[in-house]
Amino acid sequence: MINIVLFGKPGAGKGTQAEFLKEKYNLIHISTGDVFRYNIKNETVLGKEAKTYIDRGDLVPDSLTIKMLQDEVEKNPEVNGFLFDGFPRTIAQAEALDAFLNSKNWEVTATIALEADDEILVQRLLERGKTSGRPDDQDEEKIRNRYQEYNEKTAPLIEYYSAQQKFHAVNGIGSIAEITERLSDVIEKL
Ligand SMILES: Nc1ncnc2c1ncn2[C@@H]1O[C@H](COP(=O)(O)OP(=O)(O)O)[C@@H](O)[C@H]1O
Repeated sequence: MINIVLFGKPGAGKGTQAEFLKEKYNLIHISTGDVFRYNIKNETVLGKEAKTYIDRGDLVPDSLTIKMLQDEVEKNPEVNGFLFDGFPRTIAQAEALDAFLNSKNWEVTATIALEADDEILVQRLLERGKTSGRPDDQDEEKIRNRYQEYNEKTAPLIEYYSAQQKFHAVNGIGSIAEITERLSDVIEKL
């Protein structure tokens, strides 16, 4: 069992890299952002509740997000491991993830961060917003709000996982293939 948390600011390339890593290491990819967007599109109860937060660029409340994540894990009982993308994003979520995985005798194997400069990322998101149809990518105010949420609520996880000797960072600037290589180097040494 290998459980990887893919970590990084909005636009850092987590989703892009997850597509390659899940194939390469036979992992189940769980993107909380994708699950929320799927629920919004299908107008589920969860989707309606999450939409108000996501459209503003705020994080969705922990209780809702943690429950959803657990449901996604439970859908996949027989697996080689998980690739968590966009979760955890708060200390409370990280603690809930540890407790939940421990209850199954599993654990987070490593957290790997894709690092990139804020200004490059804001430009990437605005570019993505032209084609993605995501309202949270189309407005610079909302994008800046997502970075503020990241700095306040998500950045403390670096310390959280470093204290457990589980935090690794790779340079997130380069070609997609180069970055997959960097991530693979970390995974293969685990
Ligand atoms: N773990 C989470 N906790 C709270 N909200 C989340 C979480 N994951 C995703 N969201 C919500 O979904 C939005 C989009 O998520 P995602 O596609 O992962 O974004 P990004 O491209 O910003 O990394 C976030 O801005 C947030 O509102």
